[in-house]
Amino acid sequence: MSSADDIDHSELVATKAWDSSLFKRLFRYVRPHKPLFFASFAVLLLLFAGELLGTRIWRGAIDGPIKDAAGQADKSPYLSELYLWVGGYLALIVFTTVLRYFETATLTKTGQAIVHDLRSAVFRHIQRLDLGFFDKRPTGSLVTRVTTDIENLSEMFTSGVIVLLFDLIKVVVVLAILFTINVKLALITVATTPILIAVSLSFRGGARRAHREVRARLAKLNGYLQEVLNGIRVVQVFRREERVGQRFDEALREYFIANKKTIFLFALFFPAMSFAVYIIQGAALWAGVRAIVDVNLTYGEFVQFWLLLNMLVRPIRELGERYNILQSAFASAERVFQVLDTKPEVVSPARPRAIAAAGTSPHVVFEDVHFRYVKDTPVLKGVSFEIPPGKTVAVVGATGAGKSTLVNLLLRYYDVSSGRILLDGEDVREVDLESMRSRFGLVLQEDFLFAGTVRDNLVMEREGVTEGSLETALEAAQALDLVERMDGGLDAEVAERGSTFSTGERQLLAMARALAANPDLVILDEATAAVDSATEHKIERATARLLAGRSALVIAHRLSTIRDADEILVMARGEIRERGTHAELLAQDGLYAKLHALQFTGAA
Ligand SMILES: Nc1ncnc2c1ncn2[C@@H]1O[C@H](COP(=O)(O)OP(=O)(O)OP(=O)(O)O)[C@@H](O)[C@H]1O
Repeated sequence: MSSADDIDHSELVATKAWDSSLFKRLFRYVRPHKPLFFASFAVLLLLFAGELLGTRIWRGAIDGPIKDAAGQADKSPYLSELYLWVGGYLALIVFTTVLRYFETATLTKTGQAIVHDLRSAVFRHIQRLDLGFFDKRPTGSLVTRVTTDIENLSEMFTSGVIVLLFDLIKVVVVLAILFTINVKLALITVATTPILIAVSLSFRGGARRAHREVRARLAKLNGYLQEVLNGIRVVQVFRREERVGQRFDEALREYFIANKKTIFLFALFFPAMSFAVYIIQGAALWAGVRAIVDVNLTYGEFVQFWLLLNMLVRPIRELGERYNILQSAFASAERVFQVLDTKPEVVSPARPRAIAAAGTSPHVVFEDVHFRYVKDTPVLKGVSFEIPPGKTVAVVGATGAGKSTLVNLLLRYYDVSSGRILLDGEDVREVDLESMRSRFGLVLQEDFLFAGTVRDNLVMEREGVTEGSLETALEAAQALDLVERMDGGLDAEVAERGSTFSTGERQLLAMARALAANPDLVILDEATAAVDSATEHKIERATARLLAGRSALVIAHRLSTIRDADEILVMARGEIRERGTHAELLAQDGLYAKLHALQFTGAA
């Protein structure tokens, strides 16, 4: 987020006015809620019928009594007729008021039910996408897709499609009735409505552009906010608050300016709209009064005409707005489907090859592995090594050498660009992803703890993790006293991202989490953070228990782990430069000896 104009242009998807393939696809989400969808339609239909009936009652209530009273000395017959009309009108009002409740309730419910399904589908899909996808997408933009974009779609179903369709029906029916009342009056009215249609539709284009810009600026604002909140420690320690605040203000200002454009448009639009409506009403008044004087129209007919006219004007007035809702919903639908259409590249094969059942330490082989995250930037350049069953291979090397990448590939977060990784002789791309990963125990430097209880974080809903295995794991990971010290023990609440634990504690808990499922292969990225010597000893003992008898790939930073490893790989710039045991490598007096001297002589 640096320059003022670096908005994500994938946010600015332009769409057609009406995209039937998109609509068909959206309609698939309506299908399970069809009864609700049609109920909304039925309610709207009833309301419309009620409104029409209302105008007819007004006409009858005026013309009937006037006719009855004409030339009569006794006024009582016209009075009783008036009571009848007004009574009927009151009943109608009660009926439509109740319907109005159902109108909002069913329409909103329909929209929300559809949105619920769609949101759940999108979230499930995003979770299954591979890391390559997330590398390319800012989290903020994904959050916007799951929240705002899908909310827009809900509006499409509630105030968009159903209402628009209904408005069309309304216009046709009302126009037809207007012609039955008085053709001349109806013709004059119809002649003046194009002004209103023109104003309504001209607003459409400007509003759409302004609206799209508001959304893009909002996505940028969200992205920046998310980034800052995630990196709040860095912000604070580097005293970046002022600068970050300024950048946020900049993004906020852009958002404000974009919003101002829409405000300006609306400010202009509404008076223009009223002007067009007054013209129509004025024309109707002029022609109507003349028709009454010419005895071509009764007072009651004129009032009914007037009421119907307002019923006609409303949908036309809202035409532009409805059109915009549809447009913005289509744009949102496109963005949402973009995500849904992204297929995960790292998937299980259709016919996975069988691997040994859980309970045996696997044999891992990296065979001339090449890898790049982005085109033309090789990160691994022909890496070959093996982890025999039950053995520990430690990887050391300068930062950026490609150590974590080895882990990413073994876990199949990404697939190799060329070469192979074999698990018990089978290419990892040929075996079932889930059953393979379920045999792995992973401990990361800054392992992720979710909000919830300590127990939830350790069990992670894995089958086979029992109270008993949890206790053993905690003990082996030297984390038992840590948990016992906590208020509530295993049921203590973990703050979001486990931010209340120290790095050492988090690593011990992560080890317990890995141990609890008794993994066959351990992948350990040792924490580099300096810890006090008591914790250091705990971590050493926990590491020893974690690795004992298991195949293991360790990105090693601790001398104890490195010394005990069966083989050490020294990596530099994506290649293995040296390999051997601790003693062998020291004797070589090469890169490892230098690294060792630099890192450990003081500590050893
Ligand atoms: N998701 C990614 N997209 C693009 N490049 C990446 C990605 N992850 C890592 N890299 C690049 O790949 C190279 C190797 O990174 P890797 O994380 O494997 O190094 P490392 O040896 O584990 O370093 P460290 O000890 O600092 O963790 C680095 O140059 C890094 O910039």
